[in-house]
Amino acid sequence: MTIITPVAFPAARMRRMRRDPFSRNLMRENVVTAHDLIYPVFILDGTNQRQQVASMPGVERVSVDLLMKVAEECVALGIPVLALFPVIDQSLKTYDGIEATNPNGLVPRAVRELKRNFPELGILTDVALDPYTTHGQDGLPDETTGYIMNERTVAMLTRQALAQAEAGVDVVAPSDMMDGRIGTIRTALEQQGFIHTRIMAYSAKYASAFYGPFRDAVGSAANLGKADKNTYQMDPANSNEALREVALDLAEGADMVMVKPGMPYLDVVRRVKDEFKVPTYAYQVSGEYAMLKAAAQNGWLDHDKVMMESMMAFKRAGADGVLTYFALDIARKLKAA
Ligand SMILES: NCC(=O)CCC(=O)O
Ligand SMILES: [Mg+2]
Repeated sequence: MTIITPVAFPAARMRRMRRDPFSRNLMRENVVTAHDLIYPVFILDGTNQRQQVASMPGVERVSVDLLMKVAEECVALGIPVLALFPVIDQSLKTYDGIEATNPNGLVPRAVRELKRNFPELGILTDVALDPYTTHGQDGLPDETTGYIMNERTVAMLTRQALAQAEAGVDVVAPSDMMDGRIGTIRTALEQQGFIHTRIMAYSAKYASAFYGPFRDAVGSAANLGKADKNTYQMDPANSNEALREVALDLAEGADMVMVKPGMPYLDVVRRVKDEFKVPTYAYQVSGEYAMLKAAAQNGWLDHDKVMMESMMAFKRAGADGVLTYFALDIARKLKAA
């Protein structure tokens, strides 16, 4: 029997550096810190309200007073940004989602309260109509064809973004995938003097089934029914198209770009980072969270290990930060280590 010896061996023994903790620490290429985390929180009207989200174990919807406790912990743990997602009462939902533009609506009120109590904590708000519409779409459907009308939706989103900016939000994050919305919102912000408001564009947002639990959490699942968002969100088959989307959003004035979902789309994160070298984020969405949680609850996966490994995967793919429902758990674990 002949043993075939590769030429580089034994000069290159890859296991030498893996042998001891010191050399593994020395060669580690990526690191996860609390500063990489953006924590999405579901907010409700009322006081002292707290509801579990059935399909997202460990995630709650909280009223604005209880949100302050969440914010306090984010500050203590070094999480730089909190992202707000409103649960809007059915009675306030309409065909056009006009409540999204209410300067005294749930989101602007939460922003004001947060900035008053925690001025150093970054606050990000979603710009999209789905929590506010009776049909659960992110924009305004044409009454006869159902097609989401681009320009009319962008006009509404711009009013929504301005209401959020007026409330003092640090980052607006349009998640609607309409064409031209970044440019329109940027122009409006500049004209109104909001020159510091950052835009994180959901640039490559795919029409994904991984958003299922989120739609339960904000209560848009029943409104949406069997309809889909395929005429505006991206086809999971594509990644060149994601690069065009990112290029357009940057040209229109985005400060940061995002890929969503996260783990199944890390190839897109890597391509975006390599191509543009701009602040690049990924959203580990509700379905990704639910999968890991469910498997951990069944004893099939080690919760903390898969949570940390998934974060490392985002960093390795080139993400500068991650929106994740695990943010508090990760930051607590990092602090305890
Ligand atoms: N615009 C925000 C989302 O759609 C979040 C989706 C998710 O977490 O599944
Ligand atoms: Mg676009």
